[in-house]
Amino acid sequence: MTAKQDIIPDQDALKRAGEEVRTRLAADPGAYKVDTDKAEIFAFGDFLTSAECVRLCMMIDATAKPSTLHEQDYSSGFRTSYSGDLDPYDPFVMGISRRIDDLLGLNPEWGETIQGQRYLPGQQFKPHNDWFYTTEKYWELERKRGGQRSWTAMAFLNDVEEGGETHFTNVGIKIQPRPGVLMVWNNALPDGTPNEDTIHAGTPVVKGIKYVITKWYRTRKWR
Ligand SMILES: O=C(O)CCC(=O)C(=O)O
Ligand SMILES: [Fe+2]
Repeated sequence: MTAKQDIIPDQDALKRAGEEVRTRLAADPGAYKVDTDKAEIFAFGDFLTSAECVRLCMMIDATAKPSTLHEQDYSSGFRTSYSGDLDPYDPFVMGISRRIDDLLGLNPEWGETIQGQRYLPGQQFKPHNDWFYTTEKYWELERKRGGQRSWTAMAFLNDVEEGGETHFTNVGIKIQPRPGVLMVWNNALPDGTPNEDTIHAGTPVVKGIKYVITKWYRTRKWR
């Protein structure tokens, strides 16, 4: 061996999760694949009914607090939305969560608690990757509670009058919020290394309010 091989934490598990979901979605006629070679991004129309969307928005209103991040706090302006975990023992939330597990075919134990998020005009989530930087201090904790993130599932719950798109800045696509649409993407490349091109933002809401739910999957049992 000429060069020292870097160890990529959870690489094998990321590779396997990529393969499993890729195969499953290829056989799903409801999966629309975004046309790019840079990342595996899929959309599903009408994943949630309008009644489910309304109910989830109400739950978010009841639980949302200023969002936190590992690296920056709310006051830094990086993630200015309000967010909060939905009650994982609520039967309605459990049903939605299980549907996302089934759609992807991932082990339910790897899924984090669904998080709800609300953006008012001017609020945003600046460009970021959902996968963890394993050289950062927070990795010590994340490594022990499930490891690296594999897939992200995010559903839009309402129409936004202006702004609030999900912008994959390297891929060069902006997805406009539409109620009930579920977006799904692989945070890793097929070889199991984190994909830099999954960098994305929630662009500032200009007019209206934006509500989303997000579920992130780890490579091992979460918590
Ligand atoms: O709100 C969005 O469009 C993006 C949200 C997001 O990136 C996240 O929750 O990780
Ligand atoms: Fe994200």
